[in-house]
Amino acid sequence: EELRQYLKTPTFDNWQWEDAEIMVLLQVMFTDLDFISSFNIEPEALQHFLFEVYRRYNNIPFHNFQHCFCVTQMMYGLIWLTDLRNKLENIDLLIMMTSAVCHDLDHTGYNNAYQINARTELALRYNDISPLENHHCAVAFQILSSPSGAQCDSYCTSWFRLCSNCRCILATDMTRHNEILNKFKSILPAFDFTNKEHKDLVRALMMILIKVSDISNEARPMEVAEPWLDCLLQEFFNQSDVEKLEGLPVSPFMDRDKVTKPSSQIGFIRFVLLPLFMELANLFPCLESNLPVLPSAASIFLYQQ
Ligand SMILES: Nc1nc2c(ncn2[C@@H]2O[C@@H]3COP(=O)(O)O[C@H]3[C@H]2O)c(=O)[nH]1
Ligand SMILES: [Zn+2]
Repeated sequence: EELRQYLKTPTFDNWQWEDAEIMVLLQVMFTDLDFISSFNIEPEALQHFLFEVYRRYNNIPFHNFQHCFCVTQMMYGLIWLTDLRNKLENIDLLIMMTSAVCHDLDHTGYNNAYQINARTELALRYNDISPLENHHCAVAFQILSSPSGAQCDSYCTSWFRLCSNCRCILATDMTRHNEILNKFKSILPAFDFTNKEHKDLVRALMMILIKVSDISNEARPMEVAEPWLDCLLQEFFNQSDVEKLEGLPVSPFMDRDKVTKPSSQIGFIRFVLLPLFMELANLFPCLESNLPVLPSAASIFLYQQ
């Protein structure tokens, strides 16, 4: 019971758990949000789905199964913190949690800029338009639509149908950051959870929530956040090393000769993370006291003014 409650908080420490335990924690989240009963998803089918997801995350420094868990767990924490169960429909919560679990499926550790510059198969397939996010989405639908084993017959078809208009994963392409944030800002004044007609408002909120969860490592306690930065830089440096070898353009924020930890984080927190979190906190003021990054990042922000 204690662990169940801890799992609902943004201070949860992923580093204490093995992959097999993480699978169980993911199952607990889906069960405690009543998805099993609301959508007739059989526990074995959920287990099967999570195992397929697990198999399709690669063993790379950052965009791996642990990252998938952290993003999903932050989404789960935000759902409880902001009392979204009483504000949104259960199907929207299912879409958000499924999108979080699937949002980086089969990431190879090289970002969209690399995919496009190196003219990879993914970039060709998707005409340079969010190649990775389109791929994560495609793999998600592949998993949901190809049940193996009789127990999945009913679950996959209905789950797939339910989530088929889910486009949250595509919102995680950071080149669309300003577009999505500005859209959210523009509709904030009109936000009204009691108006069930406002589907586009809900959709904009869902996109913001997955984006917040995706970049929320720095909103966690220091002992959780620090190792994540090492993982991220390891993946960045690996990409830039390959780009140098292949004679491709190198992004300055990935270059081991240019990046330091503070330089990487101060700019990221100030210009990307904080403005995004602040907008969400406008809608849910309770977040200000519950996410450690808001007070600390806000002071960096003020100090630099
Ligand atoms: N510098 C920095 N970038 C981050 C951090 N967390 C997430 N990001 C970036 O945000 C991006 C979100 O989408 P991606 O997963 O493609 O890649 C991620 C990183 O490039 C962080 O803590 N520091
Ligand atoms: Zn991610």
